[in-house]
Amino acid sequence: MTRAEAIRRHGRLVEEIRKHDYAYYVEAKPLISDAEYDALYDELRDLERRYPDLVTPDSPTQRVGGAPLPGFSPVAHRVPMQSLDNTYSVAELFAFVDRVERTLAKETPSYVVEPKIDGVSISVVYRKGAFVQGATRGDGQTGDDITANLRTIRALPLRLALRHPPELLEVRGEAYLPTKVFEDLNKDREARGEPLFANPRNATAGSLKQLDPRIVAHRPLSVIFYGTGDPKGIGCESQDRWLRFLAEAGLPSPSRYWLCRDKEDLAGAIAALDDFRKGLPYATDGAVVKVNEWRFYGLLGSTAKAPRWAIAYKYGAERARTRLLRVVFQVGRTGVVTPVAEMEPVFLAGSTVSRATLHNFDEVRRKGIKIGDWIEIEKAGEVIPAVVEVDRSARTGEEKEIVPPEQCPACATPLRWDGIFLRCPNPQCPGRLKGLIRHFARRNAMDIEGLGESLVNQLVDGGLIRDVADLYHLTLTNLLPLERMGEKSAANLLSAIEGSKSRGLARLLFGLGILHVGETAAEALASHFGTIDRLWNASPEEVERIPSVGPIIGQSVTDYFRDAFNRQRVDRLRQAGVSMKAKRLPGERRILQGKTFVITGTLSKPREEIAERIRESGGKITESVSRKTSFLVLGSEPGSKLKQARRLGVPEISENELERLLEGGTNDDKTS
Ligand SMILES: NC(=O)c1ccc[n+]([C@@H]2O[C@H](COP(=O)([O-])OP(=O)(O)OC[C@H]3O[C@@H](n4cnc5c(N)ncnc54)[C@H](O)[C@@H]3O)[C@@H](O)[C@H]2O)c1
Ligand SMILES: [Zn+2]
Repeated sequence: MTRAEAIRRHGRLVEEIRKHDYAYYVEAKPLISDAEYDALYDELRDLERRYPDLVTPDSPTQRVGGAPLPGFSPVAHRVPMQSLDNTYSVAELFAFVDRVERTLAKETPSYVVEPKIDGVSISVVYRKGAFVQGATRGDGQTGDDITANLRTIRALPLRLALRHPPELLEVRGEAYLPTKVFEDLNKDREARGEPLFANPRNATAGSLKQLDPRIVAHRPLSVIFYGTGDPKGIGCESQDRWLRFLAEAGLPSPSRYWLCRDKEDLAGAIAALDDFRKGLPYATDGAVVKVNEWRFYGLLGSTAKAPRWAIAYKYGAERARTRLLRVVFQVGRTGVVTPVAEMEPVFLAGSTVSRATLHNFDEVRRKGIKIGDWIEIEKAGEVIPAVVEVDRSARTGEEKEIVPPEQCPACATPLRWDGIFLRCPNPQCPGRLKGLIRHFARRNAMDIEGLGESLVNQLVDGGLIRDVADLYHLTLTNLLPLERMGEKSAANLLSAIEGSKSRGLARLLFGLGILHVGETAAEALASHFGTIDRLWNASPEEVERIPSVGPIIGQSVTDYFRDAFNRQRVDRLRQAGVSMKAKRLPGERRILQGKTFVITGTLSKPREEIAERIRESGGKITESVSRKTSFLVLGSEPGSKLKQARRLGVPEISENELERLLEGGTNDDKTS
């Protein structure tokens, strides 16, 4: 990889990871699985190891993901709340031990192994033994005040069980949704056609985000503690003693932990915990290994993001064994027919599952899967598990081949092979249409909230929608007779549909589900062509010349627009008022190009949202004020950044002034 390529790749990764951090931490609705996220993150970390000068203070490797939420009061953490470095390999865990022992040279530490609870990080303060405040981690420096929400949690003692409670005690741990509650919550949501939570952590985050504590009270959350904010001055010297103290104080803490002296102990503890955690009432995704003696913490220090005296060892995806009862065939938006396994229901990683994807027929052949087989399924963070293995030794001879269908299960059109994929060629196939609408409504496409699977099925099966453009002609009268559709949700849906008209060309191109056109290609196409008409009339050569597009996408895009049916679809969307213009026109100089912003204080919208808009307009965001800062965006209750800005003479602007700037107004004279 050349340096220029590394820089480009770095930029892409940072942008991509930021987007996922926002979806995960702020909206509690991840777009990809944790394993996929971790892969992106590792690539970024490796790239930065090779090119250390690419590391900026706001790189995702340098900061705790997350941001304070609107609607909650901010709480500044006395001591930053950090994340943990993590690994999936024992070799890397041992390398951590070597690093610690090298740093400590003559001293010999011991280690504590605790379950890594898959919840949401919280900090709780007791004054003279009484619960006074609770906060989330937020961006690590500032979290949200969730005192009222935490009060509804029964497991959280409002008074400490200590005869002589300290003046001030900060304890840190996790809020979590017990596995059973999580499972019921998702069942409920499924029945109502609402999107499922990907894992208990997202469900917990979603619950804590509720501004109304009464809603929180209906989701029986629980808490467990393992840490403290400031280890100084609380008269405790080690992690194992601290865990005992927490229990004495009446605070819920891990029911088991392991004290270890060396690598051998650690490997044993990790294996023992893997077994033990299956019986816990909460989901765990790993083991946290901590240096036991607190006096070493100062010496070991921390990176911008995580302490150097602890590491998380993550267990691989959970697997379960069950029987494959039958195979059904699902048509996706591009017409690809996917074999889906229906299995004997089995409990896996926090929920009961009865369907798993078999990906494609090539996979089926490669793994030799047959109906009636005992299979191993795996869930790596996502809701839909995959079949990973067949237990051939359990065969009876009664198993049946999985035969690819000859006709489309949705429209009976004869199917065609396209490489390893089986496709329905009928552009008007209702199965394809359902897939397309679900894709069109996705958050990173046209973002239409409330358009869940069961609703899409009703709309298509009931003949209310014959093409995506029909979405824009739905009325209250159409919607109200549908199942589980109240007046309020119908109105919300209509306004979400209305709002989707202005997403811009890039997201529309992605939403149209053109073969091979992912988000990145859609963005490249939109910013190169600017309008759909120019793209529509482009030749394949012209399209494929765009960086990050290439011949396959070039051909696919031109084929798409050559098809009369697709042209008609686009025309109907245009008539319905859907924007066909790129948010940024080709060659247009972006309004904040070359300007650097620092944000401080509380604003009317989440900080990340404002930062995103600045970035969209070409501006840069940095964490700290320097002479190079063009503007300090000033919210209420600003932090120390304001002082620094005044000292350096950096101009301050309010949120309204920023708004004007974004719209291309004045204020330009202030930058030099
Ligand atoms: N799917 C996505 O789009 C997406 C996006 C962002 C993050 N993620 C996931 O989240 C992870 C990063 O999240 P993170 O920064 O919270 O890190 P993390 O969950 O890997 O580890 C840090 C957290 O572990 C918690 N924890 C639980 N038990 C603990 C114990 N016994 N001792 C100490 N801490 C304990 C603490 O809250 C701490 O903040 C990623 O590795 C990824 O898997 C996924
Ligand atoms: Zn079909």
